[in-house]
Amino acid sequence: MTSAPRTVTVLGSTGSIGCSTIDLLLAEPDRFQVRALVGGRNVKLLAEQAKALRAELAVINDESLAGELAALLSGTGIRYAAGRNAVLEAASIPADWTMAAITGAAGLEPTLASTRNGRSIALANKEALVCAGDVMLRAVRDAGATLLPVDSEHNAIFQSLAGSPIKAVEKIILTASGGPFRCASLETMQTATPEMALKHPTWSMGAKITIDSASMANKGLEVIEAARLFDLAEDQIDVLVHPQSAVHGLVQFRDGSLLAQLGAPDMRVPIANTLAWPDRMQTNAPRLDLAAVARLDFEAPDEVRFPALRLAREALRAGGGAPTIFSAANEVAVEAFLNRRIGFLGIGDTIAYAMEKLGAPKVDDLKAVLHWDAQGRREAETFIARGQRNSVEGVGLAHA
Ligand SMILES: NC(=O)C1=CN([C@@H]2O[C@H](COP(=O)(O)OP(=O)(O)OC[C@H]3O[C@@H](n4cnc5c(N)ncnc54)[C@H](OP(=O)(O)O)[C@@H]3O)[C@@H](O)[C@H]2O)C=CC1
Ligand SMILES: CC(=O)[C@@H](O)[C@H](O)COP(=O)(O)O
Ligand SMILES: [Mn+2]
Repeated sequence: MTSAPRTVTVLGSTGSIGCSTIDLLLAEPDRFQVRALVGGRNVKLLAEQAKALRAELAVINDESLAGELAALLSGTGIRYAAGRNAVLEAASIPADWTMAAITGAAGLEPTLASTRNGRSIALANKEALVCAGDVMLRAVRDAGATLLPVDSEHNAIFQSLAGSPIKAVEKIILTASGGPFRCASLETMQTATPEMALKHPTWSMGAKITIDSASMANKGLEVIEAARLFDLAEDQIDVLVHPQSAVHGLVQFRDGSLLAQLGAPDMRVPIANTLAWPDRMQTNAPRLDLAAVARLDFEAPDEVRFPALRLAREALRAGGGAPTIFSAANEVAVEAFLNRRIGFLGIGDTIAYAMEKLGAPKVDDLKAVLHWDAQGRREAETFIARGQRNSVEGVGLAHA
């Protein structure tokens, strides 16, 4: 007897994570029924994906592309819609498994809408959990949803935990590639261009996370993400630079055992883990050839050249809205760097300025999250517009 296909929705289907997810779905078309695909602006790719997977609904966030989407899907029987409300409606249609892969805080409300259905949420959009930690975790609990970590390091921890209680864990270790500036001098980083920063040594990803990797703000976001996902204190989360990106995460148990997950740097592996969970599925991802890798190096991160990592730890310790402000200011700074309005080191300076200005306000609900996200963006924009330089020294934060 064949079982009914699992229903799935992909938020951010046209992005890097979205395309890896579509690849897995296309490989087993009878196993999955696509409820909705959501894209931002890439209407041609969205329509192609919807046709290839015979999706029930395709939604584009940019309302001005409604006519183009209609033309591309005409005669296919696939329903379509455009605009932010349509994105939120698509996200709220019940699906057994939803991939949350819209970049940045823009993904928060769609992810929350899916969470309210009480099914499985495969979380790639780390910024949502960083900016709205308690609010998201409460939504997951209230709805009885299951949060499955997609981020490679967190998926590695999830797999290495293998159901062990968190009280058995002494600490976890998130690995970091070190990015393109792992060995660069501060002088080189000062004048680094977007082209240089977009050359990730091991992973192929969207622009925002690639810049985050270069500044190690990505690892900072991931420390906060890990604290939320696994209910760990800041000092239980270590970061080790591991340039081979073969070991993705490790769990140090109280009995002295150290368990790790390894794999080729291909996001289809962690995505497949969440898609088939608690089962396993076949993927076409390359297999890790340990003989070819030959050696595994690990080193401590340099928080002077990469202040964003230190700032993220400060934000996590401060609590309240500090992580919201960290992530919002970082988003603005990354955009400004990509548009050549600030230099590479301006990213850390912008985050430090916004955090210093706004501290760690109380954040109890979604309204407060959105308020402090907007405030963080406003302070970051003010700092950038003034062309100010800040110090890379620690910022003092009041606790919430
Ligand atoms: N790429 C990776 O390997 C990893 C990514 N992540 C996380 O996953 C998330 C996605 O990353 P990645 O796939 O690299 O990013 P991309 O930039 O490649 O993709 C982002 C996706 O979100 C869509 N999008 C952007 N804004 C909106 C919006 N307002 N409404 C609806 N859709 C929108 C984009 O649409 P369009 O392109 O059509 O405009 C695209 O489909 C990020 O949070 C990232 O940190 C985590 C671990 C690894
Ligand atoms: C694939 C993934 O999970 C990314 O978050 C990756 O970790 C980025 O590389 P860095 O380790 O350089 O940040
Ligand atoms: Mn990661």
